[in-house]
Order: sequence, then structure tokens, then C-alpha cells
Amino acid sequence: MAETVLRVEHVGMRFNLSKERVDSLKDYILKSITRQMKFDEFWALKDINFTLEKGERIGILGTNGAGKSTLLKVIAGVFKPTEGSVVHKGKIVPLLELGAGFDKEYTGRENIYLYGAVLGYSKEFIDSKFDEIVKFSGLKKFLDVPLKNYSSGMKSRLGFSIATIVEPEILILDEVLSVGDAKFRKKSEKKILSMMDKGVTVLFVSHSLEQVKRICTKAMILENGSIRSIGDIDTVSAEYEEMISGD
Ligand SMILES: Nc1ncnc2c1ncn2[C@@H]1O[C@H](COP(=O)(O)OP(=O)(O)OP(=O)(O)O)[C@@H](O)[C@H]1O
Repeated sequence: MAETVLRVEHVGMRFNLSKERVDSLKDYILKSITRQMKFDEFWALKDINFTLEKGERIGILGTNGAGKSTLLKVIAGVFKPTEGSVVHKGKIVPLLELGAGFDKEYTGRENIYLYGAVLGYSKEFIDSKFDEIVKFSGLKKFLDVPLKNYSSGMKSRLGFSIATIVEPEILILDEVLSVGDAKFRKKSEKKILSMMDKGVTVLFVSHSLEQVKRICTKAMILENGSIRSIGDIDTVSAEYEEMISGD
């Protein structure tokens, strides 16, 4: 019997967009205290409703600013939705901004523990997986170099290698299969595909429709923060192709 692992109900996300030009923190505090700051309310997500069954893989499509990353962040728990609720079963691993939990002053070795802690992994767990992380990242030679001397591709590789060390029930991927060089991209896609073989449920954002079609069983089109369509991959990707070719 199908098992629902994710339920998103009436989710809305409002941001306050500052209309003021603020040049410094002091300026911001002064303007806030004297109530000179004016904000525009902006709903990045409006009344989002859907469920996912175990093993389903959904591609989230939409043009720039449609709300794709915001939706993934709400599901990952990075943002608390202004309205509605997200209920999930099992561990979620979000691969959003890889390495957002890194500190550039620390070495690669230290950052493995730091980022691991940000992702909720214990020191003992990281100890047991340390060699595997380093091997996958291919960064052994740079382990004791501070992160500020890593290239952005190297940072992403390290982030990907740490984040994918566990086998989650729900995997959230935001443009992360385009990190690193071609060789690493192949390796990371292979790793994700092997996680999929084990029945992981996936939410996937990519600007490559080809990649979405290769990976996903379902798709959703977001438009101005609302769901325009949701359904099987072939129908929805065909609608999206038509939608973007009309621009
Ligand atoms: N922290 C924030 N504060 C204010 N507005 C935000 C914030 N994060 C996102 N937004 C706004 O919400 C809207 C949706 O942004 P989001 O990043 O979810 O879009 P997206 O579909 O992922 O776009 P892209 O394809 O360009 O990555 C945008 O208009 C963006 O400006």
C-alpha cells in the first residue's frame, strides 16, 4: 500500500521587502527605531497543497522567482511558513546551498565536523564516516588547508560529500547536481541515482528539464508562488515546454 511521506497543506510564505535604501546596519537600526522603514508585503508562496508517496520523485519547475527554492526551504524547515503546515515521515536531507554551514577560517577537516554538526550528525558518526567523506570529495590533499583557499567548486564538493553520507527517507535537491567539474557531476548524479534505487523520496529543482525528466516520476509547475499544474512527468513537462517556448 502506498505510504504518504510528505504532506504540504495550505502553505503560504510572506516576505517583507524593504522599500528603503539602507546603507549600513546603523542606518537600518535608526530607521527601524524611528519607524521610517517601509515594507511591502510579498507572498512568495500561496496556498500550496500536495502530498508525496514513498519513492515518488517530483521535479519542481518554474521560471526565475516562481518560488521553487522557497518551497524547498519551507519543506526542509529552513523557513517557517507564514501559513499552513508541512508534515513528513523520516529523515529529510536537504541539499540546498551546499556549504552554507562552512566557516572559511577553518580547515576542510574542521569544516567536516562543523558542517556535520549543522546537519545534525554526531561527532562519533562523523568519525566513523570521515574517510568515506574525504574519499568521495577527492580533497585529501587539501584537508588541512583553510576553506578560504578552496575554489567554489571544491567547497561544493566537500558540502555534497558530507551531506550525502546518510541515507535519508526524503532528499531535497536544489540545483546541486550542477556542482563541481564534469567528473564530479557524473559521480554525484550516480550517487543520487543509487539513493533513488533504494526508494528515497525526492524533491528536485533544476533548470535542466532534461535532468528533471531523467530523474523524476512527477512534476509541478510553480507560477508566481502558486501551483499551476501537478501530475505525471510527461504531461507536466510537456506543458512546461510549451509555457516557456511561448515567452
Ligand atoms: N529571504 C527573502 N526575503 C525576501 N524575499 C525573498 C527571500 N527569498 C526569496 N524571496 C523572493 O521570493 C520569490 C521567490 O524566490 P525563490 O528563490 O523561491 O525563486 P525560484 O523559483 O527558486 O527562482 P530561481 O529560479 O531564480 O532560483 C522571489 O521574488 C524572491 O525575491
